[in-house]
Amino acid sequence: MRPKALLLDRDGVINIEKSYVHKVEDFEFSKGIFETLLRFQHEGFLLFIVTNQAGIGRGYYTEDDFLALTAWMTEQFEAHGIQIAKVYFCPYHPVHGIGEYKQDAYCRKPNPGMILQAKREYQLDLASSVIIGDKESDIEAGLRAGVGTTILIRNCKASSSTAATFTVKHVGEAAERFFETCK
Ligand SMILES: O=P(O)(O)OC[C@@H](O)[C@H]1O[C@H](OP(=O)(O)O)[C@@H](O)[C@@H](O)[C@@H]1O
Ligand SMILES: [Mg+2]
Ligand SMILES: [Zn+2]
Repeated sequence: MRPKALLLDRDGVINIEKSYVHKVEDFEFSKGIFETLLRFQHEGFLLFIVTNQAGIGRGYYTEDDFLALTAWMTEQFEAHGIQIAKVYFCPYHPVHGIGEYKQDAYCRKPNPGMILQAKREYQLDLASSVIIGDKESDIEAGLRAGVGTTILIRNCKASSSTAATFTVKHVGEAAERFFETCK
């Protein structure tokens, strides 16, 4: 049976969005993120991060800066018993990218490139998978890739949702809403 995945946006989901976060000291884990990932992992989901990192393309920080922060972040998850299968990132920006980073890349959400790469590399069952994002572009990337459930985090009150899309106030509510509705 092909594995199911929890696909996570980073800024605004894993950590508080602070505009181009690229240093450990600015990285603040979101409320409920460890419990959420432990619950999905316990329920048999592989965990992936799919993140637009145009701050690299814009020249705000380097790929090495991003990889160093990612190594630290991954260590924090491992210290909580959470295994991240892989982190996919897209450094390009179609307008503000500098040099080779200026391109309309298929990996940049709302394009589904990062999700489809994960599907190929891990033979994922995307219809049984879940994506959690803080922007419409994250949700759109999931829909274009065929992800079965999309969860949008908005700081407005949680609202009722269509069959496949939830809106929750913060990521800590995501697991509860998903498993309560999809058990
Ligand atoms: O993990 P995410 O949420 O895909 O990462 C978003 C950040 O890279 C960055 O995204 C947006 O910047 P660009 O428009 O892609 O240049 C902004 O929302 C920034 O505030 C975010 O930090
Ligand atoms: Mg985000
Ligand atoms: Zn995003």
